[in-house]
Amino acid sequence: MSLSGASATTPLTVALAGIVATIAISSFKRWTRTRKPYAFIPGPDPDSVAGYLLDLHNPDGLDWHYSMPEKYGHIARLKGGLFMADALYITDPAALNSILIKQQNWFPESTEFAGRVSKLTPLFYEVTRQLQSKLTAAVAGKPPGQVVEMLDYLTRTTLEIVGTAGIGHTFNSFDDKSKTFEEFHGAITTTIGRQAVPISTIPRVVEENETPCGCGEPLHPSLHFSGRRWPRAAIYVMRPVYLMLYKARQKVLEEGGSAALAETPAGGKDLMSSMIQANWDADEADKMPDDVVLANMGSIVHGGQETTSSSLARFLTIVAEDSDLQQKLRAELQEAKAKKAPGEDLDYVEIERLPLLDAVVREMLRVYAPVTFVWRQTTKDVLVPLTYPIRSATTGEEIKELLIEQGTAVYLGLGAANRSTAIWGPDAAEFKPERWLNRTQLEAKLPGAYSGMMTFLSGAKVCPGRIFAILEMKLILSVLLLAFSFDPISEPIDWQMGIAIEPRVHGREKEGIQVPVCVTTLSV
Ligand code: HEM
Repeated sequence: MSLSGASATTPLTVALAGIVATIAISSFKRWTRTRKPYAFIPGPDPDSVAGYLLDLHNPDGLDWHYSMPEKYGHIARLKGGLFMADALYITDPAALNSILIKQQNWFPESTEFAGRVSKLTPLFYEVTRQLQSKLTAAVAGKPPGQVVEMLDYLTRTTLEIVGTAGIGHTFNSFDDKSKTFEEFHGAITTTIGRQAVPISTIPRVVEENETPCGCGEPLHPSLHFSGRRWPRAAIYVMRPVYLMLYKARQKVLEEGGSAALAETPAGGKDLMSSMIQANWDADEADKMPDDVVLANMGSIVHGGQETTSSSLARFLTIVAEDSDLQQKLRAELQEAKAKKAPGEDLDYVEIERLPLLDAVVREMLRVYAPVTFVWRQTTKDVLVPLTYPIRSATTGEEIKELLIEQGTAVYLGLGAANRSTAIWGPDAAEFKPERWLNRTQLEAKLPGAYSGMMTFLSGAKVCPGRIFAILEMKLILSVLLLAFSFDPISEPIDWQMGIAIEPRVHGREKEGIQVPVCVTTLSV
């Protein structure tokens, strides 16, 4: 029955199937056209059907990022795979300027704080002296060139600095048994370590979820962000600390007014106390809501810790490899110190004005930007101009303006833009501090807030901690270079992409992130 029925309806079935197929093909074509609006833009073929995401976040993918402008131009199409829309990878100066500055309202993100960085110099020194004595003790009585895992020391230093000078809180980071350091650092790294989440989204997640500290509703049982489950420990550990600090500052202000902040840890000079004080003094209409202040605390700690320790570790490997550069930097510092009274530290302006140290830090931040890329999503169709026109892969036409459609994910390649040969010249990927010593030759093409590089971004979302970070790094490096000399270990260090780029010893990757360096104390 079914066989004869089937055979009787065959022509009809075939006709119907033909109609359905035609409709399906034409809808599929329309769907692909609308879903793939950037098909004319050259870009890499993804390694998997999942599309570009695995390549974009691949820890071993630094070269994938850095080679993007050279291989595909300054706007590249990122193919979305089976179920995902295409995205764009952008390193074009005019497009970056448009996205980050001119039309930033349509590429949202935000939270901000203002710093009074020069006043923080004594706090930076206080913490850095602790680092110096710990390191001195670690190599004391041992032969010169003692191998020391420096990343751990630098991590402790940067967390302690961002704690004291950023939010007025000590993690007792130099105490090897400090539970608060272990817990908090663990929480930071589990939150951002491998999860490739934009830095500034974390505090919002922290903020949106209460903790069982007696100050709000219990933590949401299934905390998700971007399809990932957030480690609950991170939220449990961080949130109570921020809330406790905030409430303590408010209590001080309520009981003793602004002047009483001087009695709080860090003498009330930390960025957060300044912000809470400014908020306290502001007219009611201008006050920041509590949750914004709290979110800013999270941003400061997250934004300021791994980025800075990763950069400092990079610096040490550079000077360890290049003894000539190391000696020149030391000589510059010794000359500046010789002008000071014995035991007196270089101040903010003096540290800022050391030309070679400045050039090395700038070049390091350009070539080895700790944040490889940031992510944005358009909230409406936006037309962006291009410095380097795209040659359409389909028509060969030259495209000088690109329509980025609403909802498109755009990835701004900070590290790649910093190494584009079109922008920086044929030696763009080389570490050459001298390019900053003769600054008149450098014409800023990128809209980056710091020396025309994208390392700290620009526009409303520029890193508010950049001056803090640069002073912090220069100060730590100046103290270290005057007290110790550094030599490389025999194995090379490999760098992989995390939220900040992460070092591992070649062949010893299983030991985890580390930067062992041979350290010798210098006789003063
Ligand atoms: C070498 C060191 C640093 C680098 C390369 C760096 C880079 C960046 C970048 C690229 C962003 C933008 C992220 C995005 O929009 O998704 C950012 C945001 C931020 N950074 Fe930094 N940063 C550094 C150090 C610091 C320090 C020391 C602090 C604090 C004292 C800090 C505080 C922040 C904050 C609060 C944000 C979030 C701003 C917002 O959400 O609007 N950063 N940083």
